Amino acid sequence: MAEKMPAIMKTKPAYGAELVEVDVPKPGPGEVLIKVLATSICGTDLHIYEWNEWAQSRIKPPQIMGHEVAGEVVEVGPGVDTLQEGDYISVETHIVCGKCYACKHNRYHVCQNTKIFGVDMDGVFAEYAIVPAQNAWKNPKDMPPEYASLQEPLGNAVDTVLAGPIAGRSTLITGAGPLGLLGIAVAKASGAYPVIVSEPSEFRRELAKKVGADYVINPFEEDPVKAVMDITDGAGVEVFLEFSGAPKALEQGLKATTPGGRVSLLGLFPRDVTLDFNNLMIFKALEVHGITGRHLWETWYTVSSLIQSGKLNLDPVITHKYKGFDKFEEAFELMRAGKTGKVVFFPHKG
Ligand SMILES: NC(=O)c1ccc[n+]([C@@H]2O[C@H](COP(=O)([O-])OP(=O)(O)OC[C@H]3O[C@@H](n4cnc5c(N)ncnc54)[C@H](O)[C@@H]3O)[C@@H](O)[C@H]2O)c1
Ligand SMILES: C[C@@H](O)[C@H](N)C(=O)O
Ligand SMILES: [Zn+2]
Ligand SMILES: [Zn+2]
Repeated sequence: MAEKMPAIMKTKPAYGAELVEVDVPKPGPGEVLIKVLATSICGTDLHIYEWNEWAQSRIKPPQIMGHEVAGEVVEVGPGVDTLQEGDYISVETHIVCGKCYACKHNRYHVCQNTKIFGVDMDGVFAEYAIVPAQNAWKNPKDMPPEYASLQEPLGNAVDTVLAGPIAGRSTLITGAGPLGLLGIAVAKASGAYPVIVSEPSEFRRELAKKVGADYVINPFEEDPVKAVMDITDGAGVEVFLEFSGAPKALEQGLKATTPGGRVSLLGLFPRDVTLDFNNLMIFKALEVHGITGRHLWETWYTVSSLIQSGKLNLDPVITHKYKGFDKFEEAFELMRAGKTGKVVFFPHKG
């Protein structure tokens, strides 16, 4: 194995990142070293790249970026008895304490002491990466690495879509960014009908159709509430899934939801949101879910099984594949411009 490797590193507290050569790390106690087979860009990586306010408060350069991954264990650190060389793994990014009130109630997804892999420590945009063994998820050998790498964000989408009944239910999805596109794939695989998607970007509306959306709406050109009412014979949708983080989309989605319907909110809003709670939620008796991270480890079982079922239409979601990291700046800029679905790197060029 090589002693040096390329890695995309946040080297400075400023916009961008650099492709640098660093030592291949050694796994410490409780850790394994993986050969990274595939790694995908998350919106969080983009925030770190852009160096937004959140990144400035959380990230401590220099640090290797990236957290969505599929890799092969090539070295096992002291004390690890759950993994061995040759295991094919992905990584749950939330490193939970196991000791707080939430963890003691098996609500690991809301652990109050969560550290995030690739955010609070070095990540996986490199040829090799250190992974805490307690956060490894073993993949079946025949799962393509680009699908295996998507399991972590797919977990967000699965928890959003499957927070309540979905089969045969009319569904509105607001936002067809990478997460919303994964949400469409999960909703269609789970039997939702019709799946109506509201998304201003024409490129992403086209992707939404390819993934399986039954109707797409441009909310900047037509009123999504009226469009939903027309499609549902005036009833409104049974299920509203918010994937955009746009306050307007939240309000429109709540208006378009049928009384007694279900709402799952994944998108993060840039500021406080003002809403007519009485008329949009309380008098409509909506069932509202906030969604964060993934349930450990139930969601991983669901995600893995959905992929293995062959029913998840993931190929149209993966719009860009790169061998090596040489063109990483192009990849980040395309994603910033909203001209991608998921972007996947295959670090080893051979
Ligand atoms: N809760 C969690 O654990 C969690 C985890 C991951 C991501 N997120 C959040 O989920 C959201 C989606 O992530 P992403 O990576 O796909 O983000 P993204 O920014 O790439 O996608 C958002 C999409 O919403 C669209 N949009 C903007 N205004 C809209 C409107 N008025 N109506 C409908 N669509 C609109 C945008 O064009 C874009 O395509 C983000 O807010 C992200 O922060 C939350
Ligand atoms: C780490 C973050 O980007 C991730 N998608 C989560 O589930 O929290
Ligand atoms: Zn992420
Ligand atoms: Zn905890």
